[in-house]
Amino acid sequence: MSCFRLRIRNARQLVQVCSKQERFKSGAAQDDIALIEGGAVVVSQDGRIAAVGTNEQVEAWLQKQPQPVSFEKDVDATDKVVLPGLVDGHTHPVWSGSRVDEFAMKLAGATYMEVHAMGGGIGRTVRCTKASSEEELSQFLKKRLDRMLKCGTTLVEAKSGYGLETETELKMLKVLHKASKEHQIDLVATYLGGHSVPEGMTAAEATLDIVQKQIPAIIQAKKDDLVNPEFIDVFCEKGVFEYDDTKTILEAGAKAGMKINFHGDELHPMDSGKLCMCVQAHAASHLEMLDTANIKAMKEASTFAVLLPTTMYILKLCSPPARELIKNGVPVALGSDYNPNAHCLSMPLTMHMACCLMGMTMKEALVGATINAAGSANRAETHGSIEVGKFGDLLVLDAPQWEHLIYEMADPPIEHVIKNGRIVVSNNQLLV
Ligand SMILES: N=CN[C@@H](CCC(=O)O)C(=O)O
Ligand SMILES: [Zn+2]
Repeated sequence: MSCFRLRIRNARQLVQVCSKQERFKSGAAQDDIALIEGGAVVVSQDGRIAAVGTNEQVEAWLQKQPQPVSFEKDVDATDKVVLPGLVDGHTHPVWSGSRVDEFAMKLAGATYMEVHAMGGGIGRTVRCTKASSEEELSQFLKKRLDRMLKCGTTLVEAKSGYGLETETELKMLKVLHKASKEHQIDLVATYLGGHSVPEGMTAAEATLDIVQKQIPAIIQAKKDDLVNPEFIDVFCEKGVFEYDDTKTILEAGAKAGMKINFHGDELHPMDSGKLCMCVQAHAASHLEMLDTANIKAMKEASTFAVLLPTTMYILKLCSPPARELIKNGVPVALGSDYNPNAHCLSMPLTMHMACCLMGMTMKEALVGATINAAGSANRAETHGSIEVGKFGDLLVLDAPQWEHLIYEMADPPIEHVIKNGRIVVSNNQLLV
């Protein structure tokens, strides 16, 4: 007897997103998704997808198995929709303290940098995070990841960056590494020692500290399996780390084996596309101020654009050039940018905002929150679509068509969230 972990059948729509093992979708392909009507999917005991297709195709595949088959869980998805687990391409989920009062300041007209200059913003979160124990930060992180899972996220890119010195950056990366082993959500960790210039230092001094102290300490901790940052990030911004310092830090990170995914062109034009080419960036985020020449440079560099609609919304920034990026063939991914400035854990809401604020279609947004976000986090081989061999990360939607995931904004009708073929959330209740 072959016992599979899960079968779902009779789905009114089974949205694969990709069916040809694409590692990303760009240009016109970003507005095109693979969808099966009357679909079924089977997940093996190793948590990977064993078969997907129409009910008839999957049934024929099961008939061909050498032994009789059974299923640990058999879900009838009649009148329902099946989608891949969502991927959040950009988050800052490890921090303590509160910045709720800064929301009122921003509503009254203060800009992001003005709040920062008044002692708030990143610097304030850094002070609190330094004072918190690893245990306390782990507890906060767990609660946030649980809430993300309830919103349908099964893979998250997660940054450090509220330490800005060796000890606290390592503490944050340890918290992420532990969560990557313990939590249902899969995590890709990013080292963001260059998130802000620490109080009392110049950008040049902070750059030296990162290159000479922080990165070597991270390499050692990685060898000891205490941390595992796969990416390096810098907030490349006027008055923070500007072009040359950013380049120095990113190159040092790349030399240490980390891929590059940096914050660029958020508040001022910083030539991020040119920088992507220069350092061979895997991804760059924000990009509100990106111009045409830099869009073309990103295309040339084969860099993912990770767009963050919650941030432009809360800071009342102009929209990043989503349409022009797509037109120029840059794969656009989406991230919630979860952080104390933009307190959003939900990819359905993020997709909704990408449609309403950035002019993306619903298909483009779904691709941005699945295969392209997985690609931006270097996980396209395992996440971001419903294809044989990938992790059995699935959503069951109690809706007649998949667009309800985006249309219903803050409360999409997600009935089940499935991780590696196991139901981990049912009707908004965590089961693990
Ligand atoms: N812009 C820089 N970093 C974060 C905000 C971090 C914070 O304000 O705490 C972002 O991606 O939006
Ligand atoms: Zn960010």
